[in-house]
Amino acid sequence: MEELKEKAILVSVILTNKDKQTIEELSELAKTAGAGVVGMLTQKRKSIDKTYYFGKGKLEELKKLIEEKGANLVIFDNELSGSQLRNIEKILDTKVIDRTNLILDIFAKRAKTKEGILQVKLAQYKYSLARLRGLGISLSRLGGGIGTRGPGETQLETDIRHIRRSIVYIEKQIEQIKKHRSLYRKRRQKNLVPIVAIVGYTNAGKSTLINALTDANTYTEDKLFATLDPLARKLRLSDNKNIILIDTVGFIRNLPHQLIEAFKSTLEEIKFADVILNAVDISQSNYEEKIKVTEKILSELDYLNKPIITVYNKSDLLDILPKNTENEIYISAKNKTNLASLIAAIQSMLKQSCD
Ligand SMILES: Nc1nc2c(ncn2[C@@H]2O[C@H](COP(=O)(O)OP(=O)(O)OP(=O)(O)O)[C@@H](O)[C@H]2O)c(=O)[nH]1
Repeated sequence: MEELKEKAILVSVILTNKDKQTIEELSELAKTAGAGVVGMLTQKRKSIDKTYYFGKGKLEELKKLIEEKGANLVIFDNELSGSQLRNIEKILDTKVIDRTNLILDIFAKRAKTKEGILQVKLAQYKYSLARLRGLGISLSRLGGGIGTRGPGETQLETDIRHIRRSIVYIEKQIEQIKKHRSLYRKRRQKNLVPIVAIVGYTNAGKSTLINALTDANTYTEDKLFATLDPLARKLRLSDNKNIILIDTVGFIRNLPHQLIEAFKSTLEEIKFADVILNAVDISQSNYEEKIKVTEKILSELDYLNKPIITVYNKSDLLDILPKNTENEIYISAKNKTNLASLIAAIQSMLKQSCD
């Protein structure tokens, strides 16, 4: 039976100079999470309202829209504090989440390896902790419960203590996994197999490309974040030499801060790459902006000094195919077009970096 979709209304409070395109991205994210978008509401404001995030009049308008559209979920593009969430929920009488919560949810669904799952759990706990702290001491004291709570401890304090303990436990597990991973990496380096990392904005087609090149069955889907962990695949080149292709998690602008650590850790593998392929969905009008987001993240991680080939993917959707250059290749991963040119470019880059 098909899962019943949640009907979502998206809300974006546009502060001065804020990028207007983010509500479209939020809409993509909501669909990725499995929600149906039934309405959108935006408001321009100079500042954030501490209690309700935006104006109370606008909240009433939102309440009407919810009734009109039969919505049962409201997603805010902006990050809300614990008390703002609670105040808004009270007025709307509908589930309210923010962009961070939405992204965490998508990551939770998509995590595949043990480390990925743990990293997302950790980020979720940190998010909940910040939200609970934000609620402050306003919740009623529940008294001492046997075995679970200390005398006079509030439910809130119990929850916070439980979350803190879980965070420490998960961090220890992640540390163990990292040790294992560095052992694997050392073994790979010993074999001197060149590493090619595929990076790029989410949905650019990285998994499809790695499949097309290696015929591996990496999970692909027309939703954001199909890849949450680096996945390594071997590719034999025409000169019988092997390379290792590494798929990485899709980049996104304004990643919630709770996820930055998780994200960076899954990108650690790029540090050991000999060549980086920056996959770009050329069919999107804002592809140049997405290249900038990718480059910004690579530069923050100090990886921009590595040889990079920009791989313009989905060129089957273009009317005219532009000419390749040494470090710009136009392909269609889906139709397996121009893959030979891409492999030749990788070989030539590897040769240059060895010379
Ligand atoms: N038209 C067209 N669609 C493509 C091409 N390559 C990939 N796609 C589609 O784009 C969507 C995203 O592809 P993925 O390979 O999952 O993208 P990704 O970059 O790995 O995504 P994340 O894991 O979210 O970062 C899928 O629906 C693919 O079928 C292509 O060359 N042409």
